[in-house]
Amino acid sequence: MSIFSYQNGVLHAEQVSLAALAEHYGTPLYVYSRAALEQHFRAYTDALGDWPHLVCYAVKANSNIAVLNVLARQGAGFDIVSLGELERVLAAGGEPHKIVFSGVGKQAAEMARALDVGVYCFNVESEAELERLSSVAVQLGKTAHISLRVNPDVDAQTHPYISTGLKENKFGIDINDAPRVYAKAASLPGLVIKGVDCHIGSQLTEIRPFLDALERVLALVDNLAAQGISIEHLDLGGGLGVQYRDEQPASAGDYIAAVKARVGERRFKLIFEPGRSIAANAGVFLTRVEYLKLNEHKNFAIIDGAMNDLIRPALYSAWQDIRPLQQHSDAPRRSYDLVGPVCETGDFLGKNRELALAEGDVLAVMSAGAYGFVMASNYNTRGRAAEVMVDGAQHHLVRERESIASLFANETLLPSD
Ligand SMILES: Cc1ncc(COP(=O)(O)O)c(C=O)c1O
Ligand SMILES: N[C@@H](CCCC[NH3+])C(=O)O
Repeated sequence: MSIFSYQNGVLHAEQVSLAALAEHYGTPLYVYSRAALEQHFRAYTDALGDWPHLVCYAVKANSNIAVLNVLARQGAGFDIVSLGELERVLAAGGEPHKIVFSGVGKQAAEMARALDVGVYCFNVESEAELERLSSVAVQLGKTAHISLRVNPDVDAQTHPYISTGLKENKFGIDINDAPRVYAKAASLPGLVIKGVDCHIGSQLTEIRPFLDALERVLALVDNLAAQGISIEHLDLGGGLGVQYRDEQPASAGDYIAAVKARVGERRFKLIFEPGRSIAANAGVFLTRVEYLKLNEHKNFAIIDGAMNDLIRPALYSAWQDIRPLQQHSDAPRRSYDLVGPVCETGDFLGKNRELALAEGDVLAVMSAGAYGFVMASNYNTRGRAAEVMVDGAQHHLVRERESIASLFANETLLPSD
């Protein structure tokens, strides 16, 4: 049985009724499935088998510490991009020596803390960052393990906002310039070269762009070997897509088989940084219908969830399936735009959806486990939603709904006149 399915006409997560969760915790609400997170993570590790590897879940996709903890218990490593993510991973029981530190703007204090706890590797994204890391490491009397994130200039064939491996993108170091920057890394104190890193974009449904990038990375590795620089690992980043609608993304198994076949006898340690493919289809977002607003040209269902809770539709025109929690309804079926209470025309979670709705009905926005809550904001002074983790027949509140008082607790009035 799939993780999110109708049982006796009610949508469930594992064995728990989502209608019961909406009643118990209120809406809007994020609900995650432990079994789904574990299944998606194991798709990577099972495919890698005894090949030397590290699967570093990309924390940015969903950083709730309960989610990180579930994955840490499976042996996951973590890909982080900030001090905040580092502290989350540590609080969740993640092991420092399985952390890779990515990101274009690492600050000295972030580097220092990461060196202090002993992260596995820094994915360095510019020459300037390389120099700073070297000096921070020397000051602390530590050694930083590094790989350079190279930009292979391949078209990931995904949405332009989530494409990262083209020359025009801010990420990484031009692969043609990489041999020179590696030579520089080899000459700087406090650094040890461990690998090569690349990440070309997100929500890729084809394997081809990954293999094109791999081809260029392997050519670079040969070039480095000729310079006397040997590397231990290839970090191929994240990016594997998921099914939101009718996409047919490659499976982790097929992707990894293709990578192994290409790397062949060299058996470099393989690092992956999957985010979306682990978390997206492990979560749903529940929202209640407040009002139906029927017009001659357009019907709106005004819901209590909004762009501040789930920004992907507004930001990328992303399509996510929206299902009623109750499979059967006597209400008339109509085409609705599902819009939130935020004062923006772009505040919608779905458009032109055929649904039978009545006030008070609860809907599930599917595939919301990745880049959902983590991108939420307090716009319009709306508290962020609560988060719940389902585990078999159990459910646990893993983040409380934000109270209104907390939203301005850090603000102060001017002194009185
Ligand atoms: C460096 C890096 N690694 C991993 C990821 C995770 O990507 P995804 O969620 O597409 O697997 C991202 C985000 O795209 C990233 O920028
Ligand atoms: N936030 C994006 C993905 C960004 C990937 C981060 N490197 C999304 O929802 O699709």
